[in-house]
Amino acid sequence: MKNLKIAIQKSGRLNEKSVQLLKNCGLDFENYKSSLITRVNNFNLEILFLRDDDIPGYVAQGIADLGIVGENVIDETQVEVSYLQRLGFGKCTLKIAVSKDSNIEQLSDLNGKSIATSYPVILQDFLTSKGINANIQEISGSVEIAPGLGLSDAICDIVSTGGTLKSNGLKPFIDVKNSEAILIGRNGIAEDPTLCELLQRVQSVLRAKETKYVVLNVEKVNLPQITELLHGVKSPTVMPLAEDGWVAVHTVITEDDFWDKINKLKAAGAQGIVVMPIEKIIM
Ligand SMILES: Nc1ncnc2c1ncn2[C@@H]1O[C@H](COP(=O)(O)OP(=O)(O)OP(=O)(O)O)[C@@H](O)[C@H]1O
Ligand SMILES: O=P(O)(O)OC[C@H]1O[C@H](OP(=O)(O)OP(=O)(O)O)[C@H](O)[C@@H]1O
Ligand SMILES: [Mg+2]
Repeated sequence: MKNLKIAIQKSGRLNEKSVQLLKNCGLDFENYKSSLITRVNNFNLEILFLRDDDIPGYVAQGIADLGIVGENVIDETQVEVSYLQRLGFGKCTLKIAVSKDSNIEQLSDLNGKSIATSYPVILQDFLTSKGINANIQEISGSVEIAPGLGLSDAICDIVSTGGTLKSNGLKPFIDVKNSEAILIGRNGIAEDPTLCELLQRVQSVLRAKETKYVVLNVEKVNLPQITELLHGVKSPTVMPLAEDGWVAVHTVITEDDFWDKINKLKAAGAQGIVVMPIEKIIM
């Protein structure tokens, strides 16, 4: 069978998590050192290590079958690719930001102003949709420096913690687009059996990340309340403890209602609660 090719970022914000995701899927390969292409030893897959900006284009042209890249880069490149799976990492927001003492206070104040960005396509779409006529200054990086140097009145760049904005005397003004890493595929890849196998592995890893394995002890008399609280789960496993009248309950809960559930379980008499990470969940 022919190997599929997946393009991931060579180095940068998405590299480590992309590599980790593929490794968690049970794939055995060497991370990027100097060779820009590597074979996975135990799966029909080759990994290409690329600049992230080039990944959507490689996939759209079918040179790579798959890619892992930020949604912001996909939108900016404006090529046709299929979204196969949102990956939950590389989360950030493309924002317009202004100097902390700027008098730009509402969207219409951007009319006639200049905005520095590495995302001219996304920014122009946004401004057009809001009926704003601003002058876009395209620069390739260190965008946050522009207003301080007098190059622009505002910037549009990626924000995560907001630390870079703050240390450059800027404040967020408006959100343009949320983004996260996405597994993308070329046209016609969706039915490929190797992709289906890989996607199943990826989804089992993502599902497991969202959930915790919980074991707790409870007196048998309190068991109905505990199982009621765990109603989202198909059927918790209940096992007798050596001590008479006590049982251990094993179950899986999502990260989202983790703390909420834990406190209610404690209030219902649960003791010795142990919470463990899960590696994979196969449905
Ligand atoms: N501060 C951040 N927090 C979270 N995700 C981010 C952050 N900055 C960028 N990202 C996401 O990670 C992607 C890669 O960011 P990075 O800064 O490594 O890009 P780059 O410098 O263009 O890399 P390359 O050398 O591959 O072109 C971005 O396109 C975005 O989706
Ligand atoms: O809100 P924060 O958490 O401070 O993150 C935002 C910064 O992160 C990204 O740059 P990065 O550090 O990846 O460097 P780069 O400009 O070389 O891509 C982005 O371009 C911002 O500058
Ligand atoms: Mg890049």
